[in-house]
Amino acid sequence: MAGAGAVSVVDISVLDDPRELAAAIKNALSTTGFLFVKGHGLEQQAEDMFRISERFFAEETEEEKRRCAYQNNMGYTRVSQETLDPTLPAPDLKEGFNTGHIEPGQPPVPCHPLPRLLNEHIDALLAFRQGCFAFCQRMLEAFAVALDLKPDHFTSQHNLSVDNRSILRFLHYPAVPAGAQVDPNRAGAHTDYGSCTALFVQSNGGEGLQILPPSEPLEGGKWQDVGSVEGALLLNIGDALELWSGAEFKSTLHRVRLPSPIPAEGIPARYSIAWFNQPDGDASLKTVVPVSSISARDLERMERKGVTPGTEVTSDEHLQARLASTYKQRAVA
Ligand SMILES: O=C(O)CCC(=O)C(=O)O
Ligand SMILES: [Fe+2]
Repeated sequence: MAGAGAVSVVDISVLDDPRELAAAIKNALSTTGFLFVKGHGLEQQAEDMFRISERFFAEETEEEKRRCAYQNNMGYTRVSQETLDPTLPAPDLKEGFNTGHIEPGQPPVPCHPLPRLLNEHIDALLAFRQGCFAFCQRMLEAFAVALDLKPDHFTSQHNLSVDNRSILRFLHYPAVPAGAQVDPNRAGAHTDYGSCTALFVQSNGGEGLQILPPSEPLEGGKWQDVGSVEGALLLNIGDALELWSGAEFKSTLHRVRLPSPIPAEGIPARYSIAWFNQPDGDASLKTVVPVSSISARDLERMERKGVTPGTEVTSDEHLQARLASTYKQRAVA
């Protein structure tokens, strides 16, 4: 496994055996929780998704965006509508669209039909959702092997049915003109909630994503640039899997920043596409290792997120707890 800055790189096209894959990724999952994955097989589909996303944000009508406005973690969010880190002075400089479940013959979620410029590509969206899900299943199998669990320990609790809350999210961070006086916050510091996230970023305009490795202190710790790796997607562990694995795998804080000051030529728009992989709502996230084996530092990190390892908790309950703890931080801010 080669290294590229703060985040390791693995080529999975040569790792068919889950045991080999597990061995190749284990260290990255338990240190940064982030990993660049090459050879994932979704390259062409991701390119097509970026074309769909760019056209949607450039040309979709206000009426269509309003009809599918954000609700229940799905639909369209306007620029500056979201504040991932409520302690910051400025909201996130981004707009997004989250699609939920898509199935032939069923009304798509969150709105029926999807906004016109997305609905035109509904078959491609469905195929991409299925491709991202299949990719995550392959990784989840390796995660289980890395933890000495039965290979299907995690995969058997992920099903891409109408009740599953996995989200495909298109994001657009608008370009910043030369000389603009803007807050550097494009997306505030947060961890992801689900089991894992597959993030696609374009090589042009892709800079700006940073992580705060768990080894760094929360206050005054050194944020590290993730950078980009041609053709690779970025895989990261979410809170559900951190809890499930007893923090053996880390769900790491990340954010998207603008350089400060803005360079003379300005900053191009950034587009990213995230697949937030969620376990089934009734899946038990009971920690698979003895709680006594979790370090005090990891226990504290998890408690800050409002979760207690070792308890019987379902994926849906965990999601509610995470949303509630975000709400608490917001109320304090
Ligand atoms: O756009 C990015 O690069 C990161 C987005 C992200 O972390 C998120 O939406 O959870
Ligand atoms: Fe994220």
